[in-house]
Amino acid sequence: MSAARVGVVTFPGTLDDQDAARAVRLAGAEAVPLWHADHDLKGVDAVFLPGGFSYGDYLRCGAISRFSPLMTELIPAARSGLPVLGTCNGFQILCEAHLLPGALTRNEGLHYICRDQRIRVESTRTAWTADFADGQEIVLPIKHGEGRYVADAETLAALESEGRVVFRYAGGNPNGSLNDIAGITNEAGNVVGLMPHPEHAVEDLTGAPSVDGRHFFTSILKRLVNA
Ligand SMILES: NC(=O)CC[C@H](N)C(=O)O
Repeated sequence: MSAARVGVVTFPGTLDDQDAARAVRLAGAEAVPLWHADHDLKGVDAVFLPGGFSYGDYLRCGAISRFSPLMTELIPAARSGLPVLGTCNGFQILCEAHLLPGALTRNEGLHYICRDQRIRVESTRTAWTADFADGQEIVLPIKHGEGRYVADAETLAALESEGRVVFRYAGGNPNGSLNDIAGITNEAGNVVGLMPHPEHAVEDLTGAPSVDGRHFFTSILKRLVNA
């Protein structure tokens, strides 16, 4: 059987695509480079939207990226069930594209934050988190200036009651996110966005705080193999 193919998107200003591709390969999948200006998803089985400063964060983080030719293809594909993971700037793009509700705004305190962060896994019912245990605490790096998750009261209540808060900050809220939200999913559970960076926590050699990020990639691989 051929390896599962996970697309890794590069926009101008993306930083984490190489780490993302490496994490995909470490899990045993093929990492397929996808370029923001192409109208071509290359038939991939899943897509990773990595972090960085796409289009220089102009207007708002992710506000321009969502209109790129690649996103024009990705948005309907995600609505039809294609698994998509967005981390940090990728999460911001998913919100701007309305694949996920709410928005990421300036951190409370207005500082850019770069540190290791404890996170609690609140849902293992998504395509990207099945390999975790419910309630498991993990440690992943965070590095962002605009990570404060906000949504209106109705949306927040729906996310909570439908079990769509996937990750919550533990041991202190770094950025003022409402309800300590670090990551959420769409109704179908195929689209997940989070501010922390699993792709930076897959190898002991790098001095990462953990290798907890590996489970994102093993989760999606199992899902694709069993699909
Ligand atoms: N690491 C990132 O992806 C950063 C995202 C965005 N540029 C921010 O500062 O919030």
